[in-house]
Amino acid sequence: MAGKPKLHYFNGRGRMESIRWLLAAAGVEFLSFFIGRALELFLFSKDGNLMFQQVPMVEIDGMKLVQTRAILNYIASKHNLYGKDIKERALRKPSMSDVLVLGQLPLKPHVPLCPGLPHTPHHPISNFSVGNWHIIIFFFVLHKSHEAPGLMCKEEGREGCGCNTELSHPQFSPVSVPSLYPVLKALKTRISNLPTVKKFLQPGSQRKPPLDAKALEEAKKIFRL
Ligand SMILES: N[C@@H](CCC(=O)N[C@@H](CS[C@H](CC=O)c1ccccc1)C(=O)NCC(=O)O)C(=O)O
Repeated sequence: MAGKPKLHYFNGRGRMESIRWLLAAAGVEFLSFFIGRALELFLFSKDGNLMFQQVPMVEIDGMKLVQTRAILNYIASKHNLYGKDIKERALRKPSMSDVLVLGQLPLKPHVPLCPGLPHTPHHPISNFSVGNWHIIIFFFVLHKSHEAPGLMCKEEGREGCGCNTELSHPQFSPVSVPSLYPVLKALKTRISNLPTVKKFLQPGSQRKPPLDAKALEEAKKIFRL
């Protein structure tokens, strides 16, 4: 039996957080290996560990998986958190893509890494407007799913965890999003009350807090941003 998955990333939330959430929701214990300097990342990549010289990378079942969505797909498929069939999967995939886009909005390469500011005035498209558009689509998918409950499996699957990760992002403060979207708020509550997620939300878990200024500077140095 393969050992625990090994997560390689920097010691912060970033792109690895939804993977941490999904593994936690699946009840899978994992090990974290933190890259603290640009040189470490370079040497780790030079040894052939990173297919695209980027992290997140997850060692799981004898593989070195990279690309966040591919990793989420594998974990969700393996642990039955990705819909009951290909139709449900196809219906739900766009909503997950939206959730991942939402989470990255403040972190676009042309926008310096920032600890979840609600929007960046100099950004050509205000995060708020794009974020809302995606939320409206996601809301529609979510709302439709409530008309056909089968679309969201009981654990709410990978979208739910992804959604919770993003909704726990400072830019989606309780004031700005869940209060406006009761269906999202209900999803956030349902996910948070899953026993495995509830445990992950306890202090001392491997969940990462939003980037503070210090962690932001460290991430910029590691990834040469
Ligand atoms: N398509 C891939 C992309 C993976 C990716 O962009 N990895 C980066 C670190 S994460 C990123 C850093 C700033 O953009 C970040 C850090 C914090 C929050 C969000 C993103 C990396 O390894 N950069 C080294 C290099 O590109 O040389 C995937 O979905 O997994």
